[in-house]
Amino acid sequence: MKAMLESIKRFHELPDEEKESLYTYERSKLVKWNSNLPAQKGDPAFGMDVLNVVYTNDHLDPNEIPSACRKETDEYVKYMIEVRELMAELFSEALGLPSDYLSKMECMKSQSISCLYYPACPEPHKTLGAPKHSDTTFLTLLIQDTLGGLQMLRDKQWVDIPPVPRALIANFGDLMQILSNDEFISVEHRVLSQLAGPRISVATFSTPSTRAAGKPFGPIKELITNEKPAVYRDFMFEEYFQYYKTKGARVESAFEDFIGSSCMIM
Ligand SMILES: O=C(O)CCC(=O)C(=O)O
Ligand SMILES: [Fe+2]
Repeated sequence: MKAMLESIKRFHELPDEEKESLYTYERSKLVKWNSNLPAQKGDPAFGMDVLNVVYTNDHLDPNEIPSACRKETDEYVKYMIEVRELMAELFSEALGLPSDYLSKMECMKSQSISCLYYPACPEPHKTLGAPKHSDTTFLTLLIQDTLGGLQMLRDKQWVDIPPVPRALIANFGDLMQILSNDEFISVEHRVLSQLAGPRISVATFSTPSTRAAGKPFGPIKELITNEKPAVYRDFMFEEYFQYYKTKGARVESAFEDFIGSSCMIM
């Protein structure tokens, strides 16, 4: 974990000329470097640079990754995949399903790794490192350096999530809430700006395999009963991701647009 955080700092602190070939906002690019700029006029700007590395179906040619963090990222993702598989078993069992249910669904079989660099902020009270949001994916596995700043919303109160050496933070995302028909709830969180910096964190978002993405998605049928009908309608992942793309940074949650039962209960 330490080596990963150090290599991400090393990458972000390279001169811009050495990173500019990766500079793009194109969604189809598997490896890209950019800043959290306002998506639309009127959106607030938040203070971080991002290196995003996508392992589609858990696979990426390592040569695509910048050499400053290639070895560390490629090793790190292997651990993340192991942890994800373990969690998939535990979540399946917690939902009363066979332990290989979520793994077989392949809903977490691609990894999008956001390697974040929050520079020191001279006026931290005027902005946020990352605004209040919930993650759009199934599962987020996060590591952060020693500076802190991450907060979770619990009972309408912001609670600090202080750094703990060698600890991973695991969050449910919105798609897990939908899949579990509200048995698991995705957590709202934010990152405060700080005078001290830079702050480094790495968020690994688990998203569907290409095979899973080709099928309609909604609450797991085994979890739908007369007592607990489907809270959400079925949809294609692409519809969901397009929704976020068109709304830009102003969307805090997409749940409302995906509420509504489309399942018949016999
Ligand atoms: O930097 C962090 O600690 C959190 C980042 C985050 O919430 C995100 O990238 O979705
Ligand atoms: Fe997040």
